[in-house]
Amino acid sequence: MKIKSVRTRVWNWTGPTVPPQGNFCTNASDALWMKGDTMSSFRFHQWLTCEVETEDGTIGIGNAALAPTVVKKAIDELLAPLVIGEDPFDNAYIWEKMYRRSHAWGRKGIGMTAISAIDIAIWDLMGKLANKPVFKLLGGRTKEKIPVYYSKLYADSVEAMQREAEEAMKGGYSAFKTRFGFGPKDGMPGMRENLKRVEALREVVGYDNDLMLECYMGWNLDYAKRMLPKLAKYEPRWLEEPVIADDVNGYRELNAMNIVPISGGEHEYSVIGCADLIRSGAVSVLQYDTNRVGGITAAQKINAIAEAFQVPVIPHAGQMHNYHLTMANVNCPMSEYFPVFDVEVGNELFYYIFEGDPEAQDGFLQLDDDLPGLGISISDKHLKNFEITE
Ligand SMILES: O=C(O)[C@H](O)[C@H](O)[C@@H](O)CO
Ligand SMILES: [Mg+2]
Repeated sequence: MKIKSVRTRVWNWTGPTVPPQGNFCTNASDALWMKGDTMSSFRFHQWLTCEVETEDGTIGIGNAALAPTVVKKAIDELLAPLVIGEDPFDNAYIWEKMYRRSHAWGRKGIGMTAISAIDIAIWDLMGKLANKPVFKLLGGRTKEKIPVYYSKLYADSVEAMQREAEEAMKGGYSAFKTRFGFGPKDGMPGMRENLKRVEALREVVGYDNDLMLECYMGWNLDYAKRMLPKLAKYEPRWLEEPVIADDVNGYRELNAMNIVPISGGEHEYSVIGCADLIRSGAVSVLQYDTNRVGGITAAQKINAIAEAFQVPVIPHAGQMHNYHLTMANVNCPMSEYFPVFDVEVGNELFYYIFEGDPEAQDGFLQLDDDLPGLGISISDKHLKNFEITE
């Protein structure tokens, strides 16, 4: 059976969006002296779908959320020709072919994201052709159901965040991630605002539930070193992306302080990139996203390395490409889960493009043992709110 085509589409959301608070999350742009929308790099109102079709008409679906228009070009012009004519079950060879033929420019960022979108589609294809869910091709069911953590609680007023946390508690979640709204540019007053919100959330969720803290690369080593001792008493499950992704030494120094587990990896790419994070002790929790890091072929290899070092893997974002890996690996204890909301930052946009993503029930989600592939299809329910570029 050979691959006969690769179809990419960019989905541009033109529907209504809920504007989040101005500083709903710190981010790497905060270090810049700039006016205007510092959060622009932090919106996901475009998405890429990648459909790989075999001669018999079976179609596998991949996706990418980072820089969709550029990733589309990389796939259409440079990677698709390498994939067409290959047997999808030669997925490891296809991966190496894409990786090595684009090595001069493709190891990280756009190039690896493009490889990821194709690879995810190939795994969906293999599952459909084998009539098995992808997780059954990866090692099978290691969990009765997947524990999830509620991932939103963008920085807002203390009252608004406590209300949201109360609603999430009622929804049966027992783990919660919040975003910091203040960082180095906000000085000591900002530190106090950050700590006030963590304390307020602990008042709502208590100390028997996990509370994760997210900086989204918006702090720096100096600020994080000063904040960690102040955060310790709130017993965070982890502090996520405290520094920019390239500051691996900063990660390692913060993690070595052993005050709060440091997590990261959603902006790391390739097997070797993640192996370096693990081997250097940079993270206590690894959080690659399968639609960035190299797809399922790469992610499963990274899972083996992480297991060897006993570093748990909790992939960034929800989505089926991550859920199937979590189901098939004991060393993947839980999944991030974006609750279904109106389109805001865009973390939730995939719910409007695909059908089949499971909704969490009482803090868990389930995968179907008998649903071949990833178990998603492309939805036509929200087409009026998208401009689609073939
Ligand atoms: O971990 C995550 O979900 C991400 O880092 C951010 O928090 C997400 O909101 C990106 O938009
Ligand atoms: Mg994150």
